[in-house]
Amino acid sequence: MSDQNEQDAAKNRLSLRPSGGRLELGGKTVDAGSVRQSFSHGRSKVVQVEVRKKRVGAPGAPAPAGTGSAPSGRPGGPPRSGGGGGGGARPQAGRPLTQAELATRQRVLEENRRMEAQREREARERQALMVRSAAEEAARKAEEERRAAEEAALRAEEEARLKAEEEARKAAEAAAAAVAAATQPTGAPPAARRPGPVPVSPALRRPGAAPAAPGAPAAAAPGAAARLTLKGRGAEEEEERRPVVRRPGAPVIPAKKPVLAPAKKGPAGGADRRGGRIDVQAAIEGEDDRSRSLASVRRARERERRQQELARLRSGNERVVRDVILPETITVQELANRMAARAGEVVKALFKMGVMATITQSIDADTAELVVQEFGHRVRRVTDADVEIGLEGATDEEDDLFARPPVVTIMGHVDHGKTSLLDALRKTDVAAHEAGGITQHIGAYQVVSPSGQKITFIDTPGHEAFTAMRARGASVTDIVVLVVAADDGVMPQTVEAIRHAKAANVPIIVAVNKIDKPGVNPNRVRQELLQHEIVVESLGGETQEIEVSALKGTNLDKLEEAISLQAEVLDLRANPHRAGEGTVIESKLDRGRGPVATVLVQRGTLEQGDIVVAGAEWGRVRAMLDDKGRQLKEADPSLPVEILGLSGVPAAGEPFVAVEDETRAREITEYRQRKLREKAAAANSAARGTLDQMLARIQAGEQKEVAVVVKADVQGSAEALGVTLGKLSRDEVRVRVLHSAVGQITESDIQLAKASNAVVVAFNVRATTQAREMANRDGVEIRYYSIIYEVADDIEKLVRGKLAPIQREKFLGYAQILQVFEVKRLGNVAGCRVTEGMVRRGCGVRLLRDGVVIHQGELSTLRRFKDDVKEVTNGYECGMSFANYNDIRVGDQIECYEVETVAAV
Ligand SMILES: Nc1nc2c(ncn2[C@@H]2O[C@H](COP(=O)(O)OP(=O)(O)OP(=O)(O)O)[C@@H](O)[C@H]2O)c(=O)[nH]1
Repeated sequence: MSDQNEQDAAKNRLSLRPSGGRLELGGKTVDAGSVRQSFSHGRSKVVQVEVRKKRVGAPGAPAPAGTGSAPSGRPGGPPRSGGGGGGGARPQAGRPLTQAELATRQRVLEENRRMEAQREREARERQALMVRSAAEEAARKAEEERRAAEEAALRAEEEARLKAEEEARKAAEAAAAAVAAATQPTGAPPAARRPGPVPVSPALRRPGAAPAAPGAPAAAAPGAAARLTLKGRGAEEEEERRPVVRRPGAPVIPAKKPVLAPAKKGPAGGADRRGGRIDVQAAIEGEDDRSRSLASVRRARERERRQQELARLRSGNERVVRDVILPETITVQELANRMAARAGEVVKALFKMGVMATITQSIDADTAELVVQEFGHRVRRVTDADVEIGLEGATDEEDDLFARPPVVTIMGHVDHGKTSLLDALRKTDVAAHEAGGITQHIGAYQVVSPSGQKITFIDTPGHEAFTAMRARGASVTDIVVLVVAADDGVMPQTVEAIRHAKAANVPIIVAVNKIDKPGVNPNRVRQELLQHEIVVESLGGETQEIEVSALKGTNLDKLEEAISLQAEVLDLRANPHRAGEGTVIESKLDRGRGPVATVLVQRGTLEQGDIVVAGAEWGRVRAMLDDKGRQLKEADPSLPVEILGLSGVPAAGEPFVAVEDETRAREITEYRQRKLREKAAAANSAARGTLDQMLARIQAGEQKEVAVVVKADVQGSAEALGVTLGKLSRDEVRVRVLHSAVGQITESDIQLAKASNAVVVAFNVRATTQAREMANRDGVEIRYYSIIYEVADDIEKLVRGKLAPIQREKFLGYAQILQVFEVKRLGNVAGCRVTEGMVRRGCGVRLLRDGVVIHQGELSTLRRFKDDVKEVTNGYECGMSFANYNDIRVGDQIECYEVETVAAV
């Protein structure tokens, strides 16, 4: 538009100048400028002001806008274009405007009017916008203030509620009492009238809480109270009202005669509100307030909770550093639990470390440790073995120790009279019932000597197969009675017994037995013992020796005296006032009674009902029996007892201990069983090696084995069989006991034997019907025994039968190389003469040069006159070539031999 004006002005100027040459504005105007006008409704405009010398514009005129004769537009019109540059040309006075000029002028004026109108409209809109935004800003501020107030109030309320909960409960009780008293016509309860903030009783806040008496304003109509907002109340008052509001469902009790009066500000306001003083307007407004505050309260609560959570998480000080116990393996879920973290976070952490693991997957302790450190916790590594920590109990104080009977083990060579001696000592006869006439398992008994001295005897069998058990017997015993038959003297097992006793640092008492036999010489025994560093008292040594006769019962009292004396010297003491513990002497699976273990209490007192852990088994002691079959309620130190109630058959020699509860017992036995399984698996895999290795060994005939599954009546026998069979192993053939256990032969035993091509050794046990049928079907051999050396003999035969045959070399003859021919197809061929014996095709050959073997191999061809022959005898000539060997020379000698296999003896 301004361009248009300028153009018009320029046109005028150009049109005027040629006509008159008079510059009207340029000549008359002495001053010019612009003035901004402001109007009351916010509109403003800028006008051009021209001051002329000769004509003075009417005072107050908006602006001189031209001459009276010339239509210069309405006052206050837009400045002319180019006015700042010395004014524009005006049409000459007196000359009527042309039609074109008029039209232009009209158009310009129209334009100006339109623009003016638009500017005015814009200004109005701007003004309105400003007004509106100011209002909005004010509203927003108000809202923020309100929210801040609400939050502050909420916080205050929460704190107050937590702190005053106890107090409030008491106050509620008091209020209830007061309300009960205030149900008179006057009605207003003291609690409602009491000035100052009254803690809101939880009973009143809690939905469904028992309402106070009708008319009690404190409890009066929470719903109604919610709707009746006191006008002009502050944030605090509103807060007090809010808890009531947000607990819908509380019993609504209409207030009696609510007083419609404006509420007072101040602390009493809350009390007044509860008192039921409300006004109608507030009640009406309260509708909106209630619904709004419900939502806002919730929002505020949520916001606050989030902020607190964020603050807790962000602040390093409040971070909880935990001690995370890490076992050898742990599942991801369990690890997360121990760190109180989300399992997903743990999975994520593992993922970052390059470990893909699901929640249920187990990770090793090293990986888990990295995760724990990542989460900023402390690691405490534990091993499975830690479950046994503290099992052994505290060391006894000197004052707690009391004298205990000695535990004696009778040792000696086979048939020197151990059992007979024990029998004589305890006036019983076990030997008669023993299969094969030897003791098959350890028994333990306690006898009371004529002098009243208690002595516990452990009967260790004499056969060498029981060496292992004897060694164990020595470790639990205090004194060893070494039985040496006067007629037989010191025998190998006597020497072995001495070694075991010495190794266990247990004193020996020598019982020279069978002195009743005619012509025996006990002194010979004494002399023989000297060779084994046993110097008896009669020869000036320290070892007591008693000449006894188990058969006749001679000097048994002296033997007991000697034992008592030795016990005194040893000063044997134990603390009976603690949980019982000791060692399993023997165990078996009894058909009627289940697992039965003979245990020797070594410390403390074992009581019936105790929960015991024995080796890898545990159980509650259901019953306790002594060696005479009598039921006992408790067993003191050094007393051997049979215990019933174990979950399984513990291994002989395992320690047992009474523990505090089942959980502990389970924990320990689970760990021990796991260890046993691992050990067995390791032993198996070690024995097997890799499949390739095993195959290679078998193919090379390096190793063969006799696999055996042992089932025995008692643990001791099973163990003894293991030892016996182990000794039968030879370099080339090994005896491998795949499984050794107590009890009947079951199908699983047969399966095991079948899988390993093993033989089942049944010692005093029988197979179940199913197992027997299965064995017949699958061709598994079950061998039944009741005497241990029969087992040994049989297995030894089996071992011999499987021994690799011996390769024996048989000399055939010698041949002398007379000539060497080079044959294309065969390589070098030796023309020889047989000088000794014979040469046979396919036999083994050795090439001897100057009496030294330079090659050993096989003969590939044997010919006579181009014909292949089977053999060539002494004196004849023949052609011979070696397999894969060509370095033969004239003068070399060929030794021929054959390898024959003979059965091992
Ligand atoms: N004359 C005589 N014979 C005895 C005496 N003591 C044992 N015997 C006999 O010796 C044999 C072996 O006695 P056992 O008590 O079975 O010997 P053991 O040492 O227990 O034998 P194992 O259990 O096989 O180790 C039996 O025939 C007894 O009768 C004794 O004092 N005098």
